[in-house]
Amino acid sequence: MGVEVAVEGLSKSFGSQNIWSDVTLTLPTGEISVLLGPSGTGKSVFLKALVGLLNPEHGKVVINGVDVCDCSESQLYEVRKLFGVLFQDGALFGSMNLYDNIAFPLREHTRKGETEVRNIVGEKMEMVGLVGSEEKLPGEISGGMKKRAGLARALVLEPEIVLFDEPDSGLDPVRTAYLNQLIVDLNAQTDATFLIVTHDINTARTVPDNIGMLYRRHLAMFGPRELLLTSTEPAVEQFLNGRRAGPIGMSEEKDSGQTAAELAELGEDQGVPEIIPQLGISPGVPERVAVRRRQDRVMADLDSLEPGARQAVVNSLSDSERARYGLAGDVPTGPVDLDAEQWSADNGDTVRLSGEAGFAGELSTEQVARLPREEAGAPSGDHSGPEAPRQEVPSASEQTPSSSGSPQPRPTPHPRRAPEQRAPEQRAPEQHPPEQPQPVGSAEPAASDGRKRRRFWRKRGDR
Ligand SMILES: Nc1ncnc2c1ncn2[C@@H]1O[C@H](COP(=O)(O)OP(=O)(O)OP(=O)(O)O)[C@@H](O)[C@H]1O
Repeated sequence: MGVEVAVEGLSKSFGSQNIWSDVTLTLPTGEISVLLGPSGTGKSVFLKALVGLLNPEHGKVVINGVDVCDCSESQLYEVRKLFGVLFQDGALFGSMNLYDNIAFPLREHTRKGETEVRNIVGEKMEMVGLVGSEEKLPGEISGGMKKRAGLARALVLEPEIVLFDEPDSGLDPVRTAYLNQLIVDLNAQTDATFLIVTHDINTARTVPDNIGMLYRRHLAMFGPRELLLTSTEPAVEQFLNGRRAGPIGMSEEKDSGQTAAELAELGEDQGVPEIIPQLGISPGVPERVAVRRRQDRVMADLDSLEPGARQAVVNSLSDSERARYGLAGDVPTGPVDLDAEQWSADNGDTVRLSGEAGFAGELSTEQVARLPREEAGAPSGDHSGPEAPRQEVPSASEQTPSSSGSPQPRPTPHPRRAPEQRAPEQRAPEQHPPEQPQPVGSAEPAASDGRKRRRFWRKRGDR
C-alpha cells in the first residue's frame, strides 16, 4: 500500500531563476497522478525535490510524518527507501546485463541471498514482460525494453511511491500504449502511489487518477482527472487538448491580447465536456482500488464543480457506478441531465433512489446530502446538507422527465456522446462491482474537512 505525499508551499529557485513558488498538493495514497507543464516549467526539478535530491527554499514535503526538506540524514535515508524512480532513459548500467541491472538495488541495499534475489528479479522481469532477456545488455535492446527494465529495477525494493520521469519519451505510440497499460496494471497490483511526468496528452488523459499542471512558475491546478478534464482554465484546456490557441506560446507566454483573440475565436459554448474513459486493468489483474477512492472523493465534492463538469462526471459513470452513488435503479441509463432549465417541468415524481442505506460504509451523511439527487421519498427542500442542492446541483426530480414515476431514457441535448452511446470498447471499464463495497476507511477524509478537500481540488489562487 502506498503512502501519501503532502507538498505544502514549496518554492525552488536556482540563483535568481525562480522555477516555481508556493506549490501545494497532495498525491493521494495509492493513486496515479500525472504532472504536466510546458517544457522548462520544472517538472523534473519537482520530482527531485520530492526525493530530497534538491533543497527547496520554502515549504515542506511530508511523507510518513517526515519533512524531507527538513530532516536528518538518517530520516532522509529511510524515506528514500520508500521510493522507486524510473528515469527518462532507464538509467541502466551499460556494462551490466538486464538481470544484474535489475538485481543491483537488492544487492546494494539489502542483505538478501542470491536465491531470494533471483526470485525477486524473476518476478519483476515477468511483471514487465522481460523474461528471456536476462542476458541482454542495454545497448542491445530497444528503448521500450530499456524503459521496462528501468521499471523492473525501480520496483525491486517494493517501493510505496514510484516516480516516472517521462516514461513515454522516445517511444512510439504503440509502445507508449503498452507501457501505459503496464503502469495501470502495476498500480493495481501494488497500490503504490505513482507520479508520472509526461508530455503525452493521451497518457495524461487516460492513465492518471489526478492531474496537475505547472505553469508560469506556479501549480496552475491539481485535482482528480474529472476536474482537470472538464476545466475551463485556458492554459489547462489548451495543454490537455494540445492546441496552439491559448495562453501558452512556443517559448514563453503569449501576450494577453493575442490570447484573448484566440480564445474568442474558439468560441465559448463547447457543450458539456466529455470525460474520456480511464484506462482499465488487463484481464486477470486485481481491481484497482484507487479508482474507487478517487470516485468517492469526486462524488463527495460534486457540488463544487461547474454545472457542465458536474453533468460530465455523472455522464461518465458506468451503470454500476451510478448504482453505487445512488444514481441507479430508476435512473435512466442514458446521460443524466443536470441542467435544471431543461427538466424543470411537471416532474413532481422523483427518481426512487436507494437512499442512504445504499451508501453504507462509503460516504458520510454529509457527503450523501451533497450528491445530485433527492433522498428517497424526501422533498428536495428537505436536504440537510450544508448547501442548497437545488441551486448548486439540481435535485433528482429535476433530472426526471417522466410523470409516471418511471424515468425514461431521453436523448442528450448536447452534441458530445455519452458513455452509453460509445462503442463498448470505449466505455469506462467496470472496475468496481457494487457487490464488493469498499469501506470508507480507505477513502480520503470526509467532505466535512473543507481544508483537506481543497488540497485535492486546488486551483491557482485558491488560498
Ligand atoms: N541543477 C540545476 N541547476 C540550475 N538550473 C537547473 C538545475 N536543474 C534544472 N535547472 C533548470 O530548471 C528549469 C526547469 O528544468 P526541468 O528539467 O525541471 O524542466 P521540465 O519541466 O522537466 O522540462 P522538460 O519538460 O523540457 O523536460 C530549467 O530552466 C533548468 O535549466
